[in-house]
Amino acid sequence: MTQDELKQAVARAAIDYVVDGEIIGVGTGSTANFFIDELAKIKDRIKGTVASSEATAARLRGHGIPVFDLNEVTSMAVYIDGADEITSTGAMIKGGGAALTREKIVASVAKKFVCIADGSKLVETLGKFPLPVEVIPMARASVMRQLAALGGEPRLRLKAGTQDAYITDNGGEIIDVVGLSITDPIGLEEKINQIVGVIAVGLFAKAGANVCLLGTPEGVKTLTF
Ligand SMILES: O=C(CO)[C@H](O)[C@H](O)COP(=O)(O)O
Repeated sequence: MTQDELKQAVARAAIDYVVDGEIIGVGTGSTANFFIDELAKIKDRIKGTVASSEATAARLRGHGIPVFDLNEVTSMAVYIDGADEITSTGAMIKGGGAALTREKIVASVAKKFVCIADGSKLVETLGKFPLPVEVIPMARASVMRQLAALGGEPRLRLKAGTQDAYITDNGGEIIDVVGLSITDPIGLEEKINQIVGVIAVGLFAKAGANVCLLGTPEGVKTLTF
């Protein structure tokens, strides 16, 4: 099976976690896109969605699925999203698609986080995938120095094919920290959150996934945390 077929399989399996008549939080990325396409088939069963990025909102609207502003929503049954890495305890690195801040915000409102990922994303220790940190642009250099002091090699994410900084939906910039071996994900998440100028870190450890649907050649495995 290809990686895309594994992503498609978990996206399909995630439909079982959609709660009828409720608002569903929707993540960002290629796996989330497969989920959106599946959600479109049952869109009449849900009240609507909250999107974790402008790209996701556009895809949802393209399918005729209602998208609510998070400020209009008081309860969300579930948040469904991919991950760049996930451990056997449900801690994740997210933000490869630069949507980490809104993903964290939307996930924080949902009752349950369902992670959908192909099997390559399951790791013993987080950190092989560069850890994304969203920052206020004027704090970039100062935050980079403090991230370097934590042991990684911070690199400013650039807009593809340019020397310009990548700018997020929030007007922030992304620093990718390479070369970390994250043995204490909750501790590192807390430390990075305390750096002035950081908007959010793509470590989802203190509040990780509740369920992971993992795509493997033997079928979709369900991990619960
Ligand atoms: O965190 C994310 C976007 O900010 C994505 O969930 C993560 O990058 C995984 O992406 P994909 O499903 O394309 O492998």
